Amino acid sequence: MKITVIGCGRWGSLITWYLDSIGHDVTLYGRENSKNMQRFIMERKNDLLVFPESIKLVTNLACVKEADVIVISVNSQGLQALMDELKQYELTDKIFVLCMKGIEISTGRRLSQIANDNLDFSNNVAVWIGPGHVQEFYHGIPNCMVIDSNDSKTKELLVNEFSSDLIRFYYGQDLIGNEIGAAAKNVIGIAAGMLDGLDLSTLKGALMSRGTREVARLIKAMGGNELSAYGLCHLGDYEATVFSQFSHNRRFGEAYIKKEPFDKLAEGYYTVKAMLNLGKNYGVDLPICTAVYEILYREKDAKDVLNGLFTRSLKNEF
Ligand SMILES: NC(=O)c1ccc[n+]([C@@H]2O[C@H](COP(=O)([O-])OP(=O)(O)OC[C@H]3O[C@@H](n4cnc5c(N)ncnc54)[C@H](O)[C@@H]3O)[C@@H](O)[C@H]2O)c1
Repeated sequence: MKITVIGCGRWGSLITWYLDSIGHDVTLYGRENSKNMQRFIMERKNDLLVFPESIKLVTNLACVKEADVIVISVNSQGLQALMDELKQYELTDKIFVLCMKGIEISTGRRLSQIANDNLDFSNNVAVWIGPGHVQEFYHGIPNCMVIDSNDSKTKELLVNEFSSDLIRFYYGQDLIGNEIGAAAKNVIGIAAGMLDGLDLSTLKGALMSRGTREVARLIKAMGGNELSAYGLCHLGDYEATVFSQFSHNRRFGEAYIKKEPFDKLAEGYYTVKAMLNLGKNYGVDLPICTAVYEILYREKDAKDVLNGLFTRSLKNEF
């Protein structure tokens, strides 16, 4: 397949390398002023991987016109701006694959909703989510991921074309649940990092159990399948987030508690705001997301917030 990847950051570059390695014809687009792109053009590498010569590197967005499949991996809050830039090409009959985890703060839109709102109806949109770190995939460590789409032919085509010994893809069956679960996982990741920072890592088991419950409740209220919270998009991604040294969200949460600087993209920081809005709109109590929000945005003391969680009224587990 002829594929253009948009976004030359950590994840977009891994996807570029992966899709080329399984035989696709891949072009990576990055903005001309992007430091990552400038380094790829000069050295064909970043801090994590090296590109073979077969990958084309382009700084003109018009390259999307030549592609059958357009894979996007930018920051979630920047997706609408990118869709605005793409409008000039009046794209039709393309497949868009969103490899990102987030929810738009201002509107509560899932990423596939943002894409569909901006595209001609002849295009199809899919999401590619689930666990996996660049450092591990690049060194040949396999994982399982999910591709979901409202269009079953698109989903089947992508799962068949993108599967390999390195990534076993499952067919997603719940776009709402998969997108909300994937985005919410980053908020739980920040909470996990906060527990690490407070020397309370032992509470991560409880975090896994109660985090999945509150995300499942929201998914159900939004019309999705609550089981998705226990699938690859969310619980299946906890090992790579809640427990991993590589997770930017977990590391951000820990750095926040320890008052250390952190300059990488931690999507959960933005997603938590969107989650609280969704919780309000759908009448779902999200105690862990609320706790993370209060620490990050209202600068409440993390230990006081944790005590608040422990002294809530007593409840049945399920
Ligand atoms: N296992 C997984 O599924 C997985 C793993 C890591 C990251 N992610 C997701 O991938 C997304 C990107 O994360 P990352 O770690 O690569 O972030 P990053 O900050 O390293 O990369 C984002 C890139 O997007 C570029 N960008 C932003 N707007 C653009 C535009 N309009 N046009 C072109 N480029 C633009 C930025 O310049 C940057 O290079 C996030 O949503 C993250 O949650 C998923």
